[in-house]
Amino acid sequence: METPIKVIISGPRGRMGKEAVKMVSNNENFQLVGVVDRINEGKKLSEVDNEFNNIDCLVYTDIKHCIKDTQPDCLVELSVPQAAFEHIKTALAYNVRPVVGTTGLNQEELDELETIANDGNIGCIIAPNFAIGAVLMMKFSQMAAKYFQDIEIIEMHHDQKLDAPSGTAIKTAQLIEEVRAPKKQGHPDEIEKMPGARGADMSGMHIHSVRLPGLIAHQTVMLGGQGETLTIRHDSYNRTSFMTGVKLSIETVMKLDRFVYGLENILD
Ligand SMILES: NC(=O)c1ccc[n+]([C@@H]2O[C@H](COP(=O)([O-])OP(=O)(O)OC[C@H]3O[C@@H](n4cnc5c(N)ncnc54)[C@H](O)[C@@H]3O)[C@@H](O)[C@H]2O)c1
Ligand SMILES: O=C(O)C1=N[C@H](C(=O)O)CCC1
Repeated sequence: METPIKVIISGPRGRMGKEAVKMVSNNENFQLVGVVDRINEGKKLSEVDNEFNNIDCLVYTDIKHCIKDTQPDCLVELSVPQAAFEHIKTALAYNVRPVVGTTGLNQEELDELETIANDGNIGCIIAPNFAIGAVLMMKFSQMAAKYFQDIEIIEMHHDQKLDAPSGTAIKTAQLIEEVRAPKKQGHPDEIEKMPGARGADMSGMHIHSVRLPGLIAHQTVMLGGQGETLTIRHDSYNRTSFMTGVKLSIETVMKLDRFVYGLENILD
């Protein structure tokens, strides 16, 4: 049997973090060696929450301390954007390969991380959405955008989400930008009678963010043509839907020597 990949997880008590702790702990090719959180320094994870029954790795509030103590191969970052940037930079500085699900990092931060990872020849995967169906929805939207240039992206998430638009909606628009020239949509004299009525604008496409209790993560991309519309939709009904992508990213990042933004770049 191969030596397991030593993993640390940032944000272990969060909705995604909990799911990732379970997935990593139950996979014999991975070893959860520590977690990074805001609180509970020095406690065992099993002491923090009943859900972590039998998981005895330690909680650290300082990622440097965690890395020095546990010598991990990989950081799975699932916390908040305010903390994520420093976590990823620190991981890269210690040759620990980041797998990042946290959204809300700005373009400057992403560019800086890309430079650090590529200059150091160290793998780093940032995936705005780990669900395989969501990646296909983005790729299908990009394919369709070659033929339909008028596009509205409607992303729908639970009401505890901090960032809007979602990372997935931004990434979808970026993929579409690769095949569609900027185009102002709607009537040239269109007036927004209420600010935000037409959503956010990316190269003339519109992005609408819905936040409601009961939702998990959903996106509809509507493309309009002459006498027809095409609707492409993806739904995540639980957070297990993201774990196939997290698992694949941990395995893949260990073989990478560069920065990757988007799961579509590592899927066969
Ligand atoms: N890429 C994907 O497929 C995907 C899927 C779901 C969520 N997300 C993103 O993952 C992130 C987490 O989502 P969530 O729903 O689990 O959020 P959450 O609020 O449930 O969890 C975030 C956790 O991070 C912890 N935290 C805050 N500051 C921290 C710090 N300095 N160090 C370590 N932990 C810290 C919080 O205490 C909380 O437990 C968000 O950015 C979300 O957009 C991405
Ligand atoms: O629950 C969230 O928050 C999610 N965020 C990601 C995004 O911003 O696109 C992906 C889906 C879930």
